[in-house]
Amino acid sequence: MGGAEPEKAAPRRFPAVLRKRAASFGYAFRGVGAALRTEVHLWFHAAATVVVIGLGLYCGLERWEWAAVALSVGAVWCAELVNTAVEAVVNLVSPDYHPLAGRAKDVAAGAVLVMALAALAVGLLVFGPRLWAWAVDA
Ligand SMILES: Nc1ncnc2c1ncn2[C@@H]1O[C@H](COP(=O)(O)OP(=O)(O)OP(=O)(O)O)[C@@H](O)[C@H]1O
Repeated sequence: MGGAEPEKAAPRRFPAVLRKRAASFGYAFRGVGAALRTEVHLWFHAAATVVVIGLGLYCGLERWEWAAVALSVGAVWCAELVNTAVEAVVNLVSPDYHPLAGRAKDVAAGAVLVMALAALAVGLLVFGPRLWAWAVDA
């Protein structure tokens, strides 16, 4: 009766923020999983990634070489995932033929091509001399 209301405890925002971040990670992993399920050529990238890591371990790469290889592999995956996302959005908004839809898909595919060529250059620079030396010695 007229007494002061007991103060409500302030909402504990920090754990909520953490939960939201964790959920975002979950969505991101779900996205990678969905892309892997729907895009067959990502399996080629997965196989290539395993081969490159195996070759790197076998060759005993230097630390900086691992950095270059990791960045290249990650960048190609990143370009492929963005390309997959662009394709999905284009298919959603323009299921019928439209020159702009085609251009968007072509440009996204071009981004993958550019990154794949750059990764190939890194691969040749890092592994090329070793493979050449083995071929000559054999
Ligand atoms: N809605 C569209 N309008 C115009 N051109 C399109 C459209 N959809 C696709 N294209 C053209 O066809 C090409 C291939 O499209 P598609 O959706 O089959 O891509 P993709 O790279 O073969 O993808 P994936 O094989 O991964 O499904 C595009 O790069 C684009 O030139």
